[in-house]
Amino acid sequence: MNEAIKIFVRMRPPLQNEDEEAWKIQKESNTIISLPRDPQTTRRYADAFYNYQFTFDKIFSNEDKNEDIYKHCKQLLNYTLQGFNSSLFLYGQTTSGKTYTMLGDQENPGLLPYTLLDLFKECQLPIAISYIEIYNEQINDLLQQGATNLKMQDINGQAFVNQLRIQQVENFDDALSLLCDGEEQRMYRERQIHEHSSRSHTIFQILVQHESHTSTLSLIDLAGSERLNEEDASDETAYINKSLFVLSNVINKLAEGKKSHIPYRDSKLTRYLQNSLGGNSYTTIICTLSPASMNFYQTLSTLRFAQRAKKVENKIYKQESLSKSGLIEALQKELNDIKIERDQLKIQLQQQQSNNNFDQIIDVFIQYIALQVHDKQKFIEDTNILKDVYNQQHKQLIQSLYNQIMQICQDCNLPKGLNNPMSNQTQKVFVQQFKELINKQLQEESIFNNVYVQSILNPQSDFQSYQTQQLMPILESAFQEAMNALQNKLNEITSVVQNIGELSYQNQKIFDDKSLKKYFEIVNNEYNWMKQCKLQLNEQFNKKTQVLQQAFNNVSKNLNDSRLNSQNNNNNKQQQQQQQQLQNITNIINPNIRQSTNTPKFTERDKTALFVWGSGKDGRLGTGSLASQPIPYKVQIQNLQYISCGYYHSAAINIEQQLFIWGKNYDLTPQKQPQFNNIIQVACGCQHTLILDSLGQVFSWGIGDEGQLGNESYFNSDEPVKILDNIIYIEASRSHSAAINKDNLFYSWGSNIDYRLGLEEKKNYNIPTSTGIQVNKISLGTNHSAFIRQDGIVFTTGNGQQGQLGNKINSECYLNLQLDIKAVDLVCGEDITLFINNNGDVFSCGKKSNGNLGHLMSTIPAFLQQPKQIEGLQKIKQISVGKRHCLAISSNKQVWGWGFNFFDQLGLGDKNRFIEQPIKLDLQDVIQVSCGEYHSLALCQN
Ligand SMILES: Nc1ncnc2c1ncn2[C@@H]1O[C@H](COP(=O)(O)OP(=O)(O)OP(=O)(O)O)[C@@H](O)[C@H]1O
Repeated sequence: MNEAIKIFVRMRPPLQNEDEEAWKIQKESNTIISLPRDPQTTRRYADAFYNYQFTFDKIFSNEDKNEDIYKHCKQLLNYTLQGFNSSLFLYGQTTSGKTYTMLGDQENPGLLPYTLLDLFKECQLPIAISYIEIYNEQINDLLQQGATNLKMQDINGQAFVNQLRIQQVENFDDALSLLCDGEEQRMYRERQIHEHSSRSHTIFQILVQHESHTSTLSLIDLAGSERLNEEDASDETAYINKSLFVLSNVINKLAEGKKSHIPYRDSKLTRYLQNSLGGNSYTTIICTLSPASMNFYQTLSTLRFAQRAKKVENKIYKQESLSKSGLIEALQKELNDIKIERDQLKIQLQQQQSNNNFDQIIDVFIQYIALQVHDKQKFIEDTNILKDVYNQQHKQLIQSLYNQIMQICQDCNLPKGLNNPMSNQTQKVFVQQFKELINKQLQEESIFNNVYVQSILNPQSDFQSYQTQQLMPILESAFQEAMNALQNKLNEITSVVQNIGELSYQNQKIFDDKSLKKYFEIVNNEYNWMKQCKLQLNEQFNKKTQVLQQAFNNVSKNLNDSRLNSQNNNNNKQQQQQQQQLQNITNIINPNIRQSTNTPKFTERDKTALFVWGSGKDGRLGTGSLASQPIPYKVQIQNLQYISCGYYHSAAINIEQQLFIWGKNYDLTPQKQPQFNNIIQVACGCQHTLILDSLGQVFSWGIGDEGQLGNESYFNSDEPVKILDNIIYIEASRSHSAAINKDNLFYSWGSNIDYRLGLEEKKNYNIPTSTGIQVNKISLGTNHSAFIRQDGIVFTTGNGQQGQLGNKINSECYLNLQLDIKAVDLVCGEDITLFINNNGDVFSCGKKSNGNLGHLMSTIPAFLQQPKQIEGLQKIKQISVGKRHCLAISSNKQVWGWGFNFFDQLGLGDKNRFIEQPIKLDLQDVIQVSCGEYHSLALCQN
């Protein structure tokens, strides 16, 4: 007989910390509907715009007690007593009320105690009980201390657990006391393993012995369904709870009406409960729900699961006991299955061996490529030497300038002729020397400019002409630097001279008023002269700019033709050299490039290697495969200068400022993105990407539903769109993005449902919008942001429910959080914030989860609401945070990691699920780290 799985839904009352209700139950029609979005309130999800409606076999509201629900489930016990198998599943996100429904409490006992009560009232047949949990694909017997990781065996298509305690029970009290023993065992493990209860499934089985066979009632409390991340549903390797993933797959396949290839055997849970799903069992699933708006998506996902499960039909019949011959037949079948599996493994092994040959070919190929690039590397070395020489000279010049100024000042202070503090002669020398020094400074700046002018005004190759366009702003910033240098020198001299004046004023005997006045006149003249210099310099610069513009216009006409020519002329070494020269000069003098935290200098980056580890899903590691890497693995790409991990993809920039991307929606290995040039920074968000080029332009593409692309729409965009100019730094997170412009103004855009943008209006912004705040540093977390204002004060904004805003406040906040902490840098993660102070000490706050805060978990509360210093970390220069793991670089270029390690995202190569306190990784000379959702990248000096 075919019988559809029954689906009940139970919505519990709101808990104390939950926000407004997003769902409403219509009991008469057993329907649940989503409430319309109220723009005045905090309803935060795009989906809340839609009206969802689901109907099930029965819907219970918060008025219904466990006893009422039991009345509707009691039929399952009746079936079992009649000789049929039956099962009751509880499915829902953590804290939705699964355990409350199954076990209940003193006042309101759950379905399991009610079932046991009726069982012994109504049944005279022998009864036995078993109680297991499945945690991380391990079966543990909750009725036997120390009986963990039990094996399973299939007999006649039915899975049995070896050495399971199946305890015969006579009465309700014995049964209840076994249940309590099992719960105690579970609580013991709960204390050992954080989050244990919400990650384990428990199966309580009542076995009723009939004359010819045994019937079973299985009562199953499943792990929290938030472990079932639909994003990841296509790949079990990235899955937190394999059994839940397979359960969902099994339900999907059964709901689609598929008869074969149902993947029961892929997890312990589905293998053990095969009969309950599409097999020989009366089955009811109770889905438990939270009514809160903040759990809207989890509830929606549970309801969708329920809707699919509704379509599954079981085939019910009474199972007869196996005869001896039937048993032998079943065992033979099992043997055959094993043989088939073994043959498949053999084929796989052979394939792997042939892959090894392929690896060898790849190795040879890589060596060949290495020879090809040798010449180029040599050239980079030469230019580096040149650069060092230049730096040395520059330093010397500044030093001698300073010495001479000091000398002049000393001369001025000589109290030789008391009434004539500065003789005419000395004054002349002073002015003369001063002018000479300034001229020297100017000359130096013009040498600088000449390098450009020469290379630009005589364009011999298409590349140079192309570069002209890029160099204009660089030239401008070099000029600005020269002006600043002049101003600083002037300030320095003025202050020394004023000090002398001050001294003399105190001692009237040395200088009379008249001479003092005269003295200041000299300084004043110098001021005026200096202003003149500036004006002239400005004029000169404008002229130069015009000439350059003219030159550029002339050559740009032929640009496309000559670029085509150059593509056909790959061996033009001279051209490569020019390109490299220009590149190096650009790198030396472009002072405005601000990269992430304590970005190392160019010199550190010119020979680098990229190491990757953690989850390989979607190819996010760039290794050419989807496999995960337990320890750092060197990827075949060299000379990178910047790396960025998104949730599911990664990107890098090489020293030629070319962009490479890999991972979700891209290739399995780093691929050059030829449409982009002169890229100086890339920021990968969840599924969107931002890039910044040397002109200060920002482009964005990817998912844009919450405005995170800043391209004036809420649509996704495959094409890069220019969204900003004059920018020096960019950041991207899950659904918001930010930038700092040349005046240090902080811009943000994307989701602002909790003020995470630092903008006053609680709405999504699809255009970059200035916060009006000038900042030194910014960082974006999943739903909050933090920044250091130019005056050094640290601020946080956005969702603070998990303590991530660091100021004892656990609600959302708009920019009113000024923290006491003195930080020079900060990094936001999923729901945590980390701060680095002047000494390189690190502090953390936010939600405790899998060791992500770097403190022993027993020593901190669930929500750490104020920054607390992490022990064992010193002189930290840079930190990156993934979903729940962190990496930090110390001043000796070593890396420390802590937090979630389920996917080997800490690269330790061991099976520790998480690391509570920082531990040193086996990597040397690391200059930048970047953490993705479950993967990590490190840039190391080669
Ligand atoms: N119907 C209900 N009426 C009143 N309180 C409830 C109800 N359902 C759940 N609660 C309360 O909600 C909280 C969470 O419930 P419970 O522990 O059963 O969740 P859970 O889904 O089993 O979570 P986990 O997966 O983490 O074990 C508890 O404090 C419980 O008392």
